[in-house]
Amino acid sequence: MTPRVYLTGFMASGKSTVGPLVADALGYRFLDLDWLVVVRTGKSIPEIFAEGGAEAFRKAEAQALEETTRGESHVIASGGGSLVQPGAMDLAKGAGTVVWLRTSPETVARRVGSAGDRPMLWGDDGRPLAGAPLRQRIRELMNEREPSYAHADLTVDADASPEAVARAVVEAVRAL
Ligand SMILES: Nc1ncnc2c1ncn2[C@@H]1O[C@H](COP(=O)(O)OP(=O)(O)OP(=O)(O)O)[C@@H](O)[C@H]1O
Ligand SMILES: O=C(O)C1=C[C@@H](O)[C@@H](O)[C@H](O)C1
Ligand SMILES: [Mg+2]
Repeated sequence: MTPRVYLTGFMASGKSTVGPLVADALGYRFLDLDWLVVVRTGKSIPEIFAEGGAEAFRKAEAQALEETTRGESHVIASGGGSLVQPGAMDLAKGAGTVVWLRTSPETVARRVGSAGDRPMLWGDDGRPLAGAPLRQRIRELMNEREPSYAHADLTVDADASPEAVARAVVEAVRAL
C-alpha cells in the first residue's frame, strides 16, 4: 500500500470531509494541510492573505506540504490550490498516491454557499463574492486548475455523498 494518500481538487470538492472517512477505512491518520498551515504560522488563512497576500500563503503552504512528505502514513487533505503550484504535484506523487476529487462548478457553488473564509473567492475589493460573480469566479478558476488536477494518479467523481466518495477513493487506492 502507498504510504500516503493526497486528496486534491477544487475548493469544496470535499477533501476535508472525505479525508477522515478514507483515513478510517485505510487505518491511516488524517492530516489537513490547511490546518497545518494555520498551526505552523499561528494565523488564520484570511489573516495570512490579508497580511502577506497570496504569495505569503503559498509559501507557508509549500512548507507544510514538504513536511507531509516525511514521517508516517497519512491521508492528507491538500488545499484546493496547493498541488497546482509549480512542482507540488510531482512532490506529492513522489510521496504517495494523489487522488483528484472531481466536482462540477454547480456542486462547488452550492456547497460553498458564500465565499466567507476562502480568500480565493473574494473580489478585488477584498469582500466575499456572491451570486453570479461567485459562480463566474468558480468556473474561471476551475478551468485554470483542472489541467493540473488531471495529473493526479487517480480521479474520483466527488459530486456524490461523502460516504460514497470515500468508498470510491478507498477502492481506487486499493486497486492500484
Ligand atoms: N460529498 C459531499 N456531499 C455533500 N456535501 C459535501 C460533500 N463533501 C463536502 N461537502 C460539504 O461541502 C463543504 C465543503 O467541504 P470541504 O470543506 O470538505 O471541502 P474542501 O475540499 O476541503 O475545501 P477547501 O479546499 O476549501 O478546504 C462542507 O460544508 C461540507 O460539509
Ligand atoms: O483553492 C485555493 O486556492 C484555496 C483552498 C483552500 O483549501 C485554502 O488552502 C485557501 O483558502 C486557498
Ligand atoms: Mg479543506
